[in-house]
Amino acid sequence: MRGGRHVAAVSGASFDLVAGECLALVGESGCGKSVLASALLGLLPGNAQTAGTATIDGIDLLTAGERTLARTVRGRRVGLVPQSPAAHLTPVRTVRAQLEETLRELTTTPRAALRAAAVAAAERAAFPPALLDHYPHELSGGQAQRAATALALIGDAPLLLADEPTTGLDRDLVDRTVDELRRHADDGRALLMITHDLAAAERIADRVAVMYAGRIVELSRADRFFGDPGPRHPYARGLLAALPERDFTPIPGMPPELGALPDGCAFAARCDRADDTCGAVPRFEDGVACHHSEETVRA
Ligand SMILES: Nc1ncnc2c1ncn2[C@@H]1O[C@H](COP(=O)(O)OP(=O)(O)OP(=O)(O)O)[C@@H](O)[C@H]1O
Ligand code: NI
Repeated sequence: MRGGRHVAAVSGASFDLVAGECLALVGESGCGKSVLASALLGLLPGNAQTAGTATIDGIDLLTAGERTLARTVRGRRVGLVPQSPAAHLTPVRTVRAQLEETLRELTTTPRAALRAAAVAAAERAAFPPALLDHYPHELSGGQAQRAATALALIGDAPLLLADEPTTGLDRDLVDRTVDELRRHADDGRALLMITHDLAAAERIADRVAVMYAGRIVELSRADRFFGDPGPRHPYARGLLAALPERDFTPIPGMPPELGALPDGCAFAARCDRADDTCGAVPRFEDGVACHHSEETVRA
């Protein structure tokens, strides 16, 4: 940033994803979810610095050159449902033109079959066929979202990053979209789904990663996270307790500025379990980064 300032947008994220699996990445606005997704696609701003590794098919996504990323990664190995479809769709071309172009680039669909394939691709994401000849600015937010999802599904990439793919959709459309994304995983591909919608996460995910202030602080099996014994990190417990259908009790306070993270545990200031030990950053161990996490239930 200007003045030599740094923002630690993502400072600790370690996870794997296997074919056929869906990992839901959740956490408060601004915690670093989209930056993580952008890093995996080589789409960070030019002044961003990365460290570590992120491997798919032997390619390190964090160090791969632009040519490799453009020719073999984006759309082909790693698909993206962008968080802001309005900013990603080409404004001067209709949805149909963009679907057909993507089909031409990423599939072997014969020319004569492109039109029908574009309609089928739209239907897969519940995009209304009647709107295919609309330009992006002629779509509602939820319609643009579905157009972006349709485009992202075309390449059948082994890893799909879906960044808030259900924003602006009504519940039945949320469920349809989530089920379509789940099918993508069930076909033997991996899905990283970023979402604020914990109900959608519960519906789709095999595992849940919880991010707070740029770090993954918990990584759990979804059935244990949403069911018994529940989350283990106090922040994750707070996220669930905030749901209207649970306690409807928000977590007090606000997340810290990522440009000025406190020493020690970033959640301590909001945590009712915090004590002196929280002055040291908790290591991520056994699926959780907390000095006072809930015990794992032993078999
Ligand atoms: N280009 C940028 N320059 C500087 N800081 C940035 C930039 N992009 C993102 N950030 C900062 O990085 C942090 C993480 O942003 P990110 O978009 O990943 O959040 P998010 O978890 O996806 O939030 P949301 O749920 O609102 O989409 C934010 O604090 C943001 O201010
Ligand atoms: Ni985001």
